[in-house]
Amino acid sequence: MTPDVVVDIGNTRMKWGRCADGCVADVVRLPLDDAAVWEAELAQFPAPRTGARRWAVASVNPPALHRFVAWARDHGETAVFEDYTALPIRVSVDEPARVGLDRLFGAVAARALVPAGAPAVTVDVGTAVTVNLIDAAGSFQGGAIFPGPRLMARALNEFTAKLPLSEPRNNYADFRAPAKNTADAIRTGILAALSGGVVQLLGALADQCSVPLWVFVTGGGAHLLDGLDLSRVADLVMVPSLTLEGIRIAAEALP
Ligand SMILES: Nc1ncnc2c1ncn2[C@@H]1O[C@H](COP(=O)(O)OP(=O)(O)OP(=O)(O)O)[C@@H](O)[C@H]1O
Ligand SMILES: CC(C)(CO)[C@@H](O)C(=O)NCCC(=O)O
Ligand SMILES: [K+]
Repeated sequence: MTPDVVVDIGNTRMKWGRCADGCVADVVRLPLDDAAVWEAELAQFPAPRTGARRWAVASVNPPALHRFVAWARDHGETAVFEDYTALPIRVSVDEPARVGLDRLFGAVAARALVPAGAPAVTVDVGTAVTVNLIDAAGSFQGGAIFPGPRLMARALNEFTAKLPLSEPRNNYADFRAPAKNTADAIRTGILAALSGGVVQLLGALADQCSVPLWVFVTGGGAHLLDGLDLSRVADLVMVPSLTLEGIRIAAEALP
């Protein structure tokens, strides 16, 4: 099917991508649980060219998925990706059925962006951060998962007596250590954990590959990595629509 709108439902936000001319033309981020906002957003979309609007939806958050799909079925034809077997990618991990579909859709999109035979890495800075390897043969090879910036900030606040809730708002270009107050110390620490984790993982993955890696960065916190110099390992390419592109490509491959 050729979707009009692709939807990626995460643990914090859902993302809609409007499809036009064989790509995801623009991305909007919407709340998980507010049908009035969805209605208002849909009113901004162009009417489908023919027949009912076609949605292709995937999620790592089953309750949010079920709520959204109930709404979407009243607003067009809705294809839902339930599990990895419907995706055009080989999944080489212990239990393929347990891998988050967002990681796999990112891999599907990355594979379409690199020359044949080039390995790729995806970095998704969302509620959780994932760093994922797609090998030279195009198989998803797994990766790593760690807490996203907001989760780190919330955990520091929730599990200590003295640490305030700090919004991680600077990006790597503003990184300064040592920090001189608690709020800045938390921001600096979270940025160091994020960038350090990404650098460590890219180094380890690059060591396994004989050719340079293509690295695609996406997710609501991707901009936090702006200014991070990884020239020894790879160049980062920011692709805000990576997961949505993967959903679009996989939907096109459906009967
Ligand atoms: N404007 C911002 N400034 C600083 N950090 C931000 C900003 N927006 C998002 N982030 C950080 O990026 C992380 C991911 O953001 P967000 O939850 O919006 O991403 P997402 O990709 O939609 O996640 P998910 O798919 O898991 O719902 C959050 O942990 C948050 O700390
Ligand atoms: C890691 C997250 C939360 C990132 O959105 C998601 O991909 C997920 O729920 N994954 C399931 C576990 C796994 O991927 O191995
Ligand atoms: K995500």
